[in-house]
Amino acid sequence: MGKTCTELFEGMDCTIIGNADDVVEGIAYRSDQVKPGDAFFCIVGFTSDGHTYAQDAIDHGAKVLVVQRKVYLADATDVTEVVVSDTRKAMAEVSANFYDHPSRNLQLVGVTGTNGKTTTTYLVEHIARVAGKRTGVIGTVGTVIGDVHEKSAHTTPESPDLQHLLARMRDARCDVVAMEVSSHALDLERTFGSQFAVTAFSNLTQDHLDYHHTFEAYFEAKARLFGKDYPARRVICIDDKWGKELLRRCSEAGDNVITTGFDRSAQIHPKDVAYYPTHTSVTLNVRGSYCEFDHPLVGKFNVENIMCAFAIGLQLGFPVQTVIDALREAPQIPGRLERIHTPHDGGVSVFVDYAHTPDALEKALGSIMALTPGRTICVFGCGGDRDASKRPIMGRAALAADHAVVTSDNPRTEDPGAIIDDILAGMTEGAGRYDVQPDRRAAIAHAISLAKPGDSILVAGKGHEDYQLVGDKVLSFDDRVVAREELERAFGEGAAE
Ligand SMILES: CC(=O)N[C@H]1[C@@H](OP(=O)(O)OP(=O)(O)OC[C@H]2O[C@@H](n3ccc(=O)[nH]c3=O)[C@H](O)[C@@H]2O)O[C@H](CO)[C@@H](O)[C@@H]1O[C@H](C)C(=O)N[C@@H](C)C(=O)N[C@H](CCC(=O)O)C(=O)O
Ligand SMILES: Nc1ncnc2c1ncn2[C@@H]1O[C@H](COP(=O)(O)OP(=O)(O)OP(=O)(O)O)[C@@H](O)[C@H]1O
Ligand SMILES: N[C@H](CCC[C@H](N)C(=O)O)C(=O)O
Ligand SMILES: [Mg+2]
Repeated sequence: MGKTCTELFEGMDCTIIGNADDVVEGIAYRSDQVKPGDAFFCIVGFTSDGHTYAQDAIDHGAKVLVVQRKVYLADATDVTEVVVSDTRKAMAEVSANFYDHPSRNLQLVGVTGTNGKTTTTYLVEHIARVAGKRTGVIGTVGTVIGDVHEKSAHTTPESPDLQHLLARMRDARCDVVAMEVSSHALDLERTFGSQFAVTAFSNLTQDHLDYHHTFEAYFEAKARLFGKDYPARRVICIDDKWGKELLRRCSEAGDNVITTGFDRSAQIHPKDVAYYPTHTSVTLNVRGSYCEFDHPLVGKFNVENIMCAFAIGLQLGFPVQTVIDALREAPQIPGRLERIHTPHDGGVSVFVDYAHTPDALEKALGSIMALTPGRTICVFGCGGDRDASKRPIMGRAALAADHAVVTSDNPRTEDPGAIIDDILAGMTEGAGRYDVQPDRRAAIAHAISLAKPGDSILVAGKGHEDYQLVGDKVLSFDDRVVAREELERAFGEGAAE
């Protein structure tokens, strides 16, 4: 299925030095993963410069090098070099060409925002299925093609991996693909060259300031999904100022937009909501008509996600009744406010949730506390090698619980004790209302030992993850499994009185 350089770079601003009729068999951006006949894209990264791996790529069989500056290759005269101004952007465009633009044969939905992307994409997949479509999902929990689930390294894959996935989805005859689009992906051009049917925005709150440095830069990265590179029908939640700013820009550009939110000026907003431990009853005002239904997701923020998915369903052209029927039976999203069921729980409700930002932690806690007759205990930590400035803010947010147990998340290459110290800097007003236990299993067990019937425990931060990243090790660890084991140990048949 190879293509020549001429075909792959058609219409692009580039200089081809060498044989433009060379056939490229594949696309690579890591030198050690190059296969014979591949084009290797030299990317100037944050830690190293891909141009310095050109020789390694050739040693692995690269036939074409795509570069931002010409690499001098004394002993490799049969290698073609293509000079472009931005190798990441060129890689995205060439990848889409290589796989014959699979997104043009699908209805691709892109969801961006700090929180709610995974939840919304799963809801959109479910709505599309109920509407009789074949579906795909790309995001944090992994990739789903029809009924086949695969793990993935990134929320939004690198462009050659993304286009390959979309091609597999096209070949599997998927009609609708719901994809999470991270701010990193937009900034690093992973989605460039993809054609979206709908792009949606959930919210913008603090995260990833290690990468973007300022809220404005973080917003501008997200806003790209609503700019000239990505024409599409739009869905915008206007509950925060960033959503309102995005709406202003899209309206100015004459886009087809559906707005959602608790804000009463949104085209889809709630008239009434009643929250229960097992479900939520909503009456939505959908552009002037009332739609009343129960859905199984709990918590206020999930009403926002439900409205966003509702609007995406309408933008995809599904009938209102189909969307409602689907949302009534919405699936449990893995590790999102997931209630742990065990034969013996001592009357204690344990929820595992992926809240790993200040806003998510505040909202997840608030949602659980509103449904809990007793006390709420929060077990949480923060990831290493990620935005450190959110740590004390998450510490402060956790003090909304009756008690907190501060533990480790994925420390990665950082010292777990130092991450915990950063968190504790935000908890100075909570003396006596929190404990520290760096071992995550022991922290969960400790929270269970503190709980009485009617109490809830929120285990936050890792959700669906079935691993813990400690140093360069990937340890097996799943909050849901550990919580179940520790509940059984505490309340099961052999438990000490
Ligand atoms: C911050 C970030 O996103 N970094 C990405 C970036 O890494 P980098 O610039 O540091 O790459 P580098 O190590 O300097 O290498 C430069 C080039 O040389 C190549 N190289 C390097 C070594 C070698 O031996 N041979 C070789 O060819 C690399 O493949 C690369 O093409 O480019 C790499 C390859 O293109 C990505 O894998 C890497 O993602 C890293 C691993 C990452 O952890 N990203 C996270 C933060 C991320 O993207 N997260 C978002 C989700 C966020 C959210 O919403 O919560 C996501 O979409 O997953
Ligand atoms: N609309 C929302 N507003 C605020 N918080 C939310 C919202 N939806 C979900 N959350 C909280 O954020 C956590 C992550 O939700 P979800 O996985 O859907 O978001 P995401 O945007 O995909 O996150 P990530 O950036 O890590 O991929 C949830 O576990 C919940 O605590
Ligand atoms: N997509 C998020 C995941 C964070 C999950 C949390 N468990 C952590 O490791 O920090 C990120 O890359 O920031
Ligand atoms: Mg996600």
